[in-house]
Amino acid sequence: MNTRTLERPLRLGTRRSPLAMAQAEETRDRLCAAHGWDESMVEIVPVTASGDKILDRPLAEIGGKALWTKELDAWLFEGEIDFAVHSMKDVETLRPEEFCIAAVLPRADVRDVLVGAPSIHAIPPGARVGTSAPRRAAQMLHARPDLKIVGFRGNVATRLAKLQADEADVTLLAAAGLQRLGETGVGTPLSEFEWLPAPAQGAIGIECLVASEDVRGWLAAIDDRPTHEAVLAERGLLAALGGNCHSPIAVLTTHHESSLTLRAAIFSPDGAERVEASETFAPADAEGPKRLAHRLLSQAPESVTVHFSGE
Ligand SMILES: NCc1[nH]cc(CCC(=O)O)c1CC(=O)O
Repeated sequence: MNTRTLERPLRLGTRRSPLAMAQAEETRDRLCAAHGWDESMVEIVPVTASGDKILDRPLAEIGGKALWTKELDAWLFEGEIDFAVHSMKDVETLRPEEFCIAAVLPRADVRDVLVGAPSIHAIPPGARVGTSAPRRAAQMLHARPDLKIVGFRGNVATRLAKLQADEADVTLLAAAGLQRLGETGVGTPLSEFEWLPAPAQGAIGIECLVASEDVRGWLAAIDDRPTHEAVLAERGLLAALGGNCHSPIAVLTTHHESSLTLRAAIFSPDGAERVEASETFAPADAEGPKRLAHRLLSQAPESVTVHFSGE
């Protein structure tokens, strides 16, 4: 741990959405508690991300996940902020080599929540599912080919308002996001064993410059090792599959004493095909996620593999 004293407040960069701000506050609170700092020693610096400005088109169409990190990345490079707080689910697998994930906070609830119906089977025939996430669309169409997917972007409150305004009959949201926003009474959580979550869902990651040794030292104090290992493994799987924003990938990590099991599924975008596999490996074994990717791709029909570049 870092034994030096902090000479000026650390600047924490975050997106401006209510969920991002809640995550930034949680990070600040954990950091201050770990080091016995006053709240004023971590200054929250919000930025409006490109992805938050364009709401009428699917993310996959307008440039993918980079739109969530572009502004924060520039600020980190320029030294405007000391570190950036992200939903790891939204962070691209390939990151600038000058950056490192200095800490990952303990994972929240990994499940998706169904809003608008008490269960998948209870959704009325032909109903509209509001989601712009290829994974959620494919999972839903796999379970219920009769349903219709309608695009649904925007932050959590916007999506709930769209549902209220009858733009869709049901929607899916991450339990972690709802809980962090205090929206605990909304919808029905889906079992993570039957409805696998997105890679890194529910995990908050903190990036800083590799060269900022002091900052890395401060952040190391709030790193949750098991979550960090799971996030690296799940991101390793994404990278090995060579997925893009159109590639529906779902994965669940379970922890054992000295190993991890990743259970993953990949789909054709229309949900017609679903391939599942699992792999158990030591947390530091970078080959584990690659073996799992290979296992998945070797079992998958072309309607699935065409959406992955593999390794
Ligand atoms: N795609 C947006 C996004 N990014 C992270 C979360 C929720 C928090 C998390 O998964 O860590 C959400 C909202 C959602 O998917 O419902």
